[in-house]
Amino acid sequence: MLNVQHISGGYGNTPLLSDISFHVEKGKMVGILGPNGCGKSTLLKVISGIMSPTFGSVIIDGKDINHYSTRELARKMTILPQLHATAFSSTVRETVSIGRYPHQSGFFSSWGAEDERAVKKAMQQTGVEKYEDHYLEFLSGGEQQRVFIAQALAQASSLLLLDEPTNHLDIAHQKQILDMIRREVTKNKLTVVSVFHDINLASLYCDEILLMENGKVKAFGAPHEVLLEEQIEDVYRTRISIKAHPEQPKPQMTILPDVDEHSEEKIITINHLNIREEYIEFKSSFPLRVLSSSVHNAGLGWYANFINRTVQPDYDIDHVHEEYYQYLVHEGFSPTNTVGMMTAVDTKKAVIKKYEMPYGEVFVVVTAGVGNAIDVSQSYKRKYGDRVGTINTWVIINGKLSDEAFVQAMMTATESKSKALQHEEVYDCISDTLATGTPTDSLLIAATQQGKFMQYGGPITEVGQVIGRGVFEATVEAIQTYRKGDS
Ligand SMILES: Nc1ncnc2c1ncn2[C@@H]1O[C@H](COP(=O)(O)OP(=O)(O)OP(=O)(O)O)[C@@H](O)[C@H]1O
Repeated sequence: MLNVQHISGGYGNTPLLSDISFHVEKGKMVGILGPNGCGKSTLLKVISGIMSPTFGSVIIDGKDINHYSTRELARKMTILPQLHATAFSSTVRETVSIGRYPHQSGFFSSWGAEDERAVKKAMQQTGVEKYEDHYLEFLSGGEQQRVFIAQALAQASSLLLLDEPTNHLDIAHQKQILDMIRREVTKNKLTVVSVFHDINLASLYCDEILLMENGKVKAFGAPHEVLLEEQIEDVYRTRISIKAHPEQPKPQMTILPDVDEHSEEKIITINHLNIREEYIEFKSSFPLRVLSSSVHNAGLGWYANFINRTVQPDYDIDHVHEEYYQYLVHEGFSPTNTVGMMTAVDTKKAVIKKYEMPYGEVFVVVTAGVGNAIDVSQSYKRKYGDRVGTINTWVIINGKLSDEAFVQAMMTATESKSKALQHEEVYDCISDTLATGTPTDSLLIAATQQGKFMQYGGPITEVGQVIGRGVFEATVEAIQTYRKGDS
């Protein structure tokens, strides 16, 4: 649809764009990214024909843009430049109607039902219909921006060039406008080339990204091919991290600030752990990075408090998450800063172990109820377990773990727990084979993310060795205590 071939150019004698080539298929959305001043807006001006290149050509549907008449080109392509504060003296409807100019044979002389429909639809799509008789100067920056997007849509051309279309919009309107543009791309085969400052929005909504640096193409391809940590750090000269979006297969970027808030050392000691009547508590003055399969706040996050709460063996309610939340509030814990587990085992039967490692202390806390122990390889033979019993394990590390180490630490701890059950000859009462755990076990790995960096957490790593040993010893002792008692 759009073919940009070897474009070079600039302002006056200053070269800015250098040999830029890329191709956009019909019905695709391309995002242009790059640092301030790298030439993104200038490239858009050249593509639209507002500025002539010193070399190269812009081909739309097989024809050089210089061979289109002005009106023909305006029907093919719409450009929405960056919005600057200006005095406007027209209404919203009048402003949007200007988008229909290329479809008139004489200015407004042949205004027809089709134009009326296009203006109405564009105002509806952008949510500005309710302001249609208002003067633009009385609208907010974001509302004005949506009016200009409506004007561009009313033009109903097949190629839309946008320069930071959402820079004045709040997140709900960013989403509304980009969802709507994306729908036009997918359903009606609109082709879009848009400059973005927000790398995450570009990644979410675009099929391809053109990354520019100093007037040149640094990379062009699908978001996951272009948005690479090292490449973005290099181009923008800033520290960032790239992770997966929670719902879409699109990379998302987070800035890593260089602020120094680590004036005091953040160290965990045994004093952070307490055994109370109703729960075992870990309370710290700073959040730790945590990976867990808890009832409350499972997954990966940062939390300062962990609790393992003892409930009655007949605890069985429909809204566990809601009930747990209310419990935390009642007990004075911040629900957004706390990870919560549940057990039927008496808190007095918890085992806490401390290991002195060269890099700092590691704590392992286990409560083991094995009344419902199962052999995971035989679990398909039974229906949902009807007896209570859960093994809850915490591993708290003074150290800095990579994501990889967190996941490996989970595996190491799980294997070690199974080994403890084997050692204590805990049996699955249905299959009559050695048990590997219970159906409701929870595991938490937490690290201060200070001090020694640990890339890996497998069994032969420094941290893996202490997890393997610690979880085994604590679980064995917890099973023995559980069996001795009456719980
Ligand atoms: N009309 C102009 N005359 C002379 N120089 C200009 C003109 N417009 C832009 N420039 C210069 O050209 C360079 C590239 O500008 P351009 O607006 O294309 O960058 P950009 O990548 O869009 O930047 P930003 O992210 O800040 O919007 C800048 O150094 C800018 O100062």
